[in-house]
Amino acid sequence: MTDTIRANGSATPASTKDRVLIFDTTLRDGEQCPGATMTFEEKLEIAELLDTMGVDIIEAGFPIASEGDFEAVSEIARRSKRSTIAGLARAITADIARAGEAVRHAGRPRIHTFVSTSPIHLEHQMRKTQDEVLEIITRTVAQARNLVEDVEWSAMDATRTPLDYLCRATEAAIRAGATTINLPDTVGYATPDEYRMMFASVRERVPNADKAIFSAHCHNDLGLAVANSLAAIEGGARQVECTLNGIGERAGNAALEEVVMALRVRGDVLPYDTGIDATMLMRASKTVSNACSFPVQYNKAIVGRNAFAHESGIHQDGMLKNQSTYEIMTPASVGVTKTSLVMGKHSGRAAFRSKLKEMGYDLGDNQLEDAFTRFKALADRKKHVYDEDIEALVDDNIATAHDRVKLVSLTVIAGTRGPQRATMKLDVEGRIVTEEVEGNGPIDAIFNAIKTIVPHEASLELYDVHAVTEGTDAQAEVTVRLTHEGFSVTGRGADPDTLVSSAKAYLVALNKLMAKGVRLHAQAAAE
Ligand SMILES: CC(=O)SCCNC(=O)CCNC(=O)[C@H](O)C(C)(C)COP(=O)(O)OP(=O)(O)OC[C@H]1O[C@@H](n2cnc3c(N)ncnc32)[C@H](O)[C@@H]1OP(=O)(O)O
Ligand SMILES: CC(C)C(=O)C(=O)O
Ligand SMILES: [Mg+2]
Repeated sequence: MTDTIRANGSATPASTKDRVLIFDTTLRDGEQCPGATMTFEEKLEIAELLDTMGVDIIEAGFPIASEGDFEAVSEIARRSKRSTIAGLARAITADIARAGEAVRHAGRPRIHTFVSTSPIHLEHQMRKTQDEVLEIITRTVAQARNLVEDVEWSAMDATRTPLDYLCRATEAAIRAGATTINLPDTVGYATPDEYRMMFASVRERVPNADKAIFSAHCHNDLGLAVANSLAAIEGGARQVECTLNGIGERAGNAALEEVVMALRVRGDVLPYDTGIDATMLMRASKTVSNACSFPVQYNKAIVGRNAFAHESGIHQDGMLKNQSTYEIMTPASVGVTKTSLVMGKHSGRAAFRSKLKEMGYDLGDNQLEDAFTRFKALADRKKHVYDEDIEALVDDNIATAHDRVKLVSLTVIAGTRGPQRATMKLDVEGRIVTEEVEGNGPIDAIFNAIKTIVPHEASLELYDVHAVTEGTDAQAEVTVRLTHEGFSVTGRGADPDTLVSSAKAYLVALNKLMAKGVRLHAQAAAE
């Protein structure tokens, strides 16, 4: 692996892009966030995805933590194809031995051992002196290096550690055999400039710094995890530790998808490559979200459901003219099917017109203006305006107001002596057309008459009658649904005569189909 990677990139941008290794810790630090525990099978599924999408190092777990973690790390190690598999270990002999045992079946095994270096941690958690910790680093890194070639050492709470001591600890770890040095912002305290400077200074001051790859591991307590990771790269880090959806201890870790896409989209100022197949990001995000039952926030960068959705009219207008007006990457580049223009109170005419077209409506300017006014009034009252709302709004208020085919008169001969016969007179775009047609029952005769006058291939999907008032003179309401060319429309007609209601309902549906641009031609000659 290392022959294709420049282990120690310089802080100044190179002419060709340097490679930044992606170290995914979704299964370790990610799982540390409360409630995110994943099952053995879920971990295997996620690890396989990470391996396929080109993650360089998968931190599969903390083997000493539990039997389950040990089993998961071992199985992931056995199944790994391309990725290096790391197991975490404290600076404790038993932890390192257990991690070594878990990763040993991997094609590329790594032991990741860590110890605190900051005064706060040394005093209150480790209860050790700086010299004692230096001795621990030397001993435990050497132990790990005896088990595997690839050893990562982390200075826990590096960003609250005095630079002098951080340099001494780093030098000791490299001398003992560490091949990767991770300087984590364990508590999410650093600012980008500080973090960049810390890497640049340590790499400059530690005499054997060129023997290791430097790594960033950032937490999001101040919302700076991704910014800090990018700053670390500018300071010379060539490995970034991150998680899918940014899950992790407390406010989480740097989000893998954000780091990867920042490097890809802003390659002009951050000339670094990763080996990640970004088109798998959305799928990976969903898999992790499902596994740990953590919803992805709607406005999450890259993988949130609004990341490629536009609601405001000015943006939608720009997007319809050219996607680059309001999108800096294509949805396809991260595995999202398409941009969505969401119709709401902030939408304008351009998006409304485009939405109607997409729904199959072909309205004139006045009709469109009419519908747009009604749409705005609806959107003011309703949080979500669905396609069905727009359809109803257009169907009920526009299509029917501009009927191209109107009922003039209808006479039906029915009774026990068939066949039943309907004599229908229609106004077809100003021409009066009459036909007398038979049918298998009066309704069939009526619908056949309409089909004879206005030939079409729409099929009848639903015919439903119910009384809307009581008594023998009850108003009958008929519902007819027609489908044609993938469009489905519903027409309603009410009249004390059920047969007339049926004719009206059918004609309402037929007019709606025509308003959607379906071509229907009146055949018979005008009277
Ligand atoms: C910044 C990070 O993300 S670090 C990783 C954090 N992740 C986890 O802790 C998840 C898994 N952890 C666990 O399952 C458990 O904490 C275990 C199995 C590791 C340890 O369990 P226990 O033996 O019961 O110890 P407990 O968790 O109560 O305390 C941690 C001990 O480790 C010590 N410790 C913490 N970090 C280190 C380290 N890097 N090296 C050596 N010792 C350490 C603490 O000082 C404490 O020791 P003490 O009991 O002598 O005071
Ligand atoms: C174990 C280390 C790398 C860690 O997760 C941290 O410091 O945040
Ligand atoms: Mg961490």
